[in-house]
Amino acid sequence: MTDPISLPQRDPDEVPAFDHARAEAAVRELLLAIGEDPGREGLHETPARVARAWAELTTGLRQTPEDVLTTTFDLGHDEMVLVRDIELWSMCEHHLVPFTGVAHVGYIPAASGKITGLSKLARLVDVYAKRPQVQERLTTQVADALMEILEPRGVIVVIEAEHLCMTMRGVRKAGARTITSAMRGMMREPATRAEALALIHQRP
Ligand SMILES: Nc1nc2c(ncn2[C@@H]2O[C@H](COP(=O)(O)OP(=O)(O)OP(=O)(O)O)[C@@H](O)[C@H]2O)c(=O)[nH]1
Ligand SMILES: [Zn+2]
Repeated sequence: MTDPISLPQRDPDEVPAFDHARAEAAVRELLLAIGEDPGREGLHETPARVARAWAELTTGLRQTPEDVLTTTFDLGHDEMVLVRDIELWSMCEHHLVPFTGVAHVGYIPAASGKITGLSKLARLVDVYAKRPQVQERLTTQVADALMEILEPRGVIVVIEAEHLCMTMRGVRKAGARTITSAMRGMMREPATRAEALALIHQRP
């Protein structure tokens, strides 16, 4: 069985276009399954609305990291760059309900100083968040994409999130936060890792 964490990224060219008609039919079926009447006022437009919402929530399936890490500059800055508290909304692939929190993404540019726009780090998080996910894979994929495309000397990705499948159902433990991290290259060295973690946890 393929390890679900290191699932290879699906080539977006092989992901079929979002099928609105199919999604609408599925939502209609779900409404019937729960004993609702999809024809009643109030639910009449719901299958179409839900299909549109799912199209938006899964845009990442049809994107590659290269689509967003387009802008790179050579600023000659070769020290740590870290964007913390990037808002995150993803969807747990086990229950198809959201998990939400923040991502902290940092890297140490290559000696050449190849860096990317700050917003691109947040866009990269969304490429992997806007699809059915598990938090561990999301964390790993963001780190590996940065390493591959920017070829930096190190990368750190820390994600802190609350899973609604643990809050609104099941074990019902509101407030429990899951923290995952991925360090690559120089970020695995104790001093560099400690500096990055201090920056992530530093609060005014
Ligand atoms: N490791 C990991 N587990 C997750 C993530 N999102 C949800 N899960 C877990 O996936 C597991 C699925 O367990 P199952 O026993 O198959 O499903 P379930 O009966 O609905 O489990 P409960 O949530 O415990 O009621 C649960 O323990 C979830 O908490 C994630 O991002 N990472
Ligand atoms: Zn879940």
